[in-house]
Amino acid sequence: MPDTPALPVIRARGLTKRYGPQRVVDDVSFELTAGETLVLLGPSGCGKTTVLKMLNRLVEPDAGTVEINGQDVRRQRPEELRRGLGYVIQQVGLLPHYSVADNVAVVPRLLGHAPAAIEARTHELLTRLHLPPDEYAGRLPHELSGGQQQRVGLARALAADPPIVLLDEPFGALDPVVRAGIRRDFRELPELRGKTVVLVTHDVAEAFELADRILLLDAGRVQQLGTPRELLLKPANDFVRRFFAAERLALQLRTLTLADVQPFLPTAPPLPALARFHLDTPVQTALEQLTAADPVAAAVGPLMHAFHHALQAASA
Ligand SMILES: Nc1ncnc2c1ncn2[C@@H]1O[C@H](COP(=O)(O)OP(=O)(O)OP(=O)(O)O)[C@@H](O)[C@H]1O
Repeated sequence: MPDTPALPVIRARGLTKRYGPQRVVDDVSFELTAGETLVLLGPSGCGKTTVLKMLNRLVEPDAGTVEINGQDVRRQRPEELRRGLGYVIQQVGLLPHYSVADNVAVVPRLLGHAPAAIEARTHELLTRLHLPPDEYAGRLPHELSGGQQQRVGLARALAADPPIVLLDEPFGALDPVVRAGIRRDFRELPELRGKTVVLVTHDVAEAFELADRILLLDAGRVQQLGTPRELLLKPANDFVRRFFAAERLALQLRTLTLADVQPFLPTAPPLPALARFHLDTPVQTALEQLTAADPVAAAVGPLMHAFHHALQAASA
């Protein structure tokens, strides 16, 4: 059978938005297939949130189109469209007089799901997001920390099991340690598996950790759309190169794997210290473990040397 390319779940074409004389989003196009995570990345004010809001019609574009599953979103009523899309807003936006459980249940109730099913789902999501329902389900939002509120926001977006989830800085306003923890929970959440996700962040490490592809914006224009590896190793222009400059080495060590460096490792003598790692292990992980040994494993030197050559080859 011939390979037919999968129909994009989201197709944005030529999206443009003006506020006054300023084009805050300028001719932005991208497509996502089912199960893909696209991260909208860029400096503050570059238009990320505006792009996200054009997907669920919280903002109407001046030009361009959005199709979801092949249907122009303008032909759908905004309320119905939004019920089918999970959405986490930047300010969390929990209803202040509703309990945690009632906040999570808002959309499933609107959709007429059975009360027992809603309760079971709420219970499951809160448990998974480290908010034991016995303790937290009855609390009001102001009785939670910022990080806990963000977890409730995430649970609410996933409660009705939407196939598409839009997330605007879902881990913003958290300190880096808590942020990394929530991100890990998020990545491992079975409820997110198979979902098509568009996530806004200005955090480069976060983008690299979560994205299948990154759309890097500056002043409303697409600077590059590609895998994290493509943006890092084959930057399309100076803006892209500069954007990753401060974290370049850390990103390179996390992005290249032992499979990349293997062709550049010496075969004689072989390096038994590396044999225990999978080929998809990031160079950073291998180095961390090898340098933690006492004495530091002799494989560190050859590994760094091979990393240097792998980097040159991958960037060529
Ligand atoms: N309703 C509005 N009226 C006028 N200008 C707006 C409006 N909404 C956004 N803007 C402007 O559009 C630009 C893009 O805003 P947007 O919120 O999309 O950026 P962002 O990349 O998400 O920024 P941040 O990371 O700071 O949230 C900004 O300059 C902002 O001031």
